Amino acid sequence: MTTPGDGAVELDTLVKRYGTATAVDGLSFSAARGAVTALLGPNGAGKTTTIEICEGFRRADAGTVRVLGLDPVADARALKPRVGVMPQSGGVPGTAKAAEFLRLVASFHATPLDPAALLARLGLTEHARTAFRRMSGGQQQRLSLAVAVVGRPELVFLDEPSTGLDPQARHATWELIEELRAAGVSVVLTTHNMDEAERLSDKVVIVDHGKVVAEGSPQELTGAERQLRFRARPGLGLEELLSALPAGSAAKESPAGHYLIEADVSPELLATVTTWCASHGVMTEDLRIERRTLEDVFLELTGRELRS
Ligand SMILES: Nc1ncnc2c1ncn2[C@@H]1O[C@H](COP(=O)(O)OP(=O)(O)OP(=O)(O)O)[C@@H](O)[C@H]1O
Repeated sequence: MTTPGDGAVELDTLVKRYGTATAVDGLSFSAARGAVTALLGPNGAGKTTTIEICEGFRRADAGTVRVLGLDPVADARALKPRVGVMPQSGGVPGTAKAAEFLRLVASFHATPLDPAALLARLGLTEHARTAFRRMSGGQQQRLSLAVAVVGRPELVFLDEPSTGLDPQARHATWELIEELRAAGVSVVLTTHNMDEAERLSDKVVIVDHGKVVAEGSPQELTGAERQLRFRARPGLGLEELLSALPAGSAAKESPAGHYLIEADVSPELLATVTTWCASHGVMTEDLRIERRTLEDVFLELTGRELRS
């Protein structure tokens, strides 16, 4: 249960069913003001449904939702000028021309951003006169992002803001999100890209089968634990290597020739592993010490890969 407070978004035991299927199954979390909160989860986890309930586009079957302290459906008019929305499906009329539409949306707001400058920084200047339906998927996505932020909202909902974008466009998107945060805007986004969640978020809410399975800052979720990875010839005798390592260590080879040692990584541990390799004539490549990733955390919690 979340305690009622002053969050940008507060959800308490939210439930949404489609027929007999439960898409959102008692989900609770709060997104702090001025922070970036990411809902991270695989396809079908219930992220879009959750965010659409926050946007007031869908009604929950049970539970409560507060957005900037208000009810997204009953207080829709009050929230509209304060909240920016980037839906997964674009949300721009097919015949609308990029610059014209963005200027129109800007005109509804008291202190909008400069539409032309926003188009330029999202790499859309040459498509300013292109109709939305004639744009590529990535261009449409960037225009939707521009539409969501042009009014300088207090809070923005971004549904998969960088899915399908090329690296340059993804970076422009990430930089814009970082600037929104620096300007004190609250951002709630959905993603199944753990790099995006890890890089941008103050808080990550991992969702699976409509439930929160873990939440915290990326650092809290991945912990201080480190792991050692290296590549070497396939089929090393890991049982023997393990017997040389401190109790509680784990070692696995997956895929062939890729080794992972999960242990309390210390200078001594590193020396033990490299000495063991040397004494067996094993040349290691790509030896590196790293933190667990959100992907590792997800796998541990659900037994499945996030990408699946
Ligand atoms: N309008 C709908 N009618 C019936 N079922 C739906 C509808 N929208 C979503 N669902 C189902 O609800 C579940 C959650 O879907 P949702 O789109 O919220 O997940 P998601 O986490 O956003 O997934 P993705 O990453 O693929 O967008 C899925 O099983 C989906 O098939």
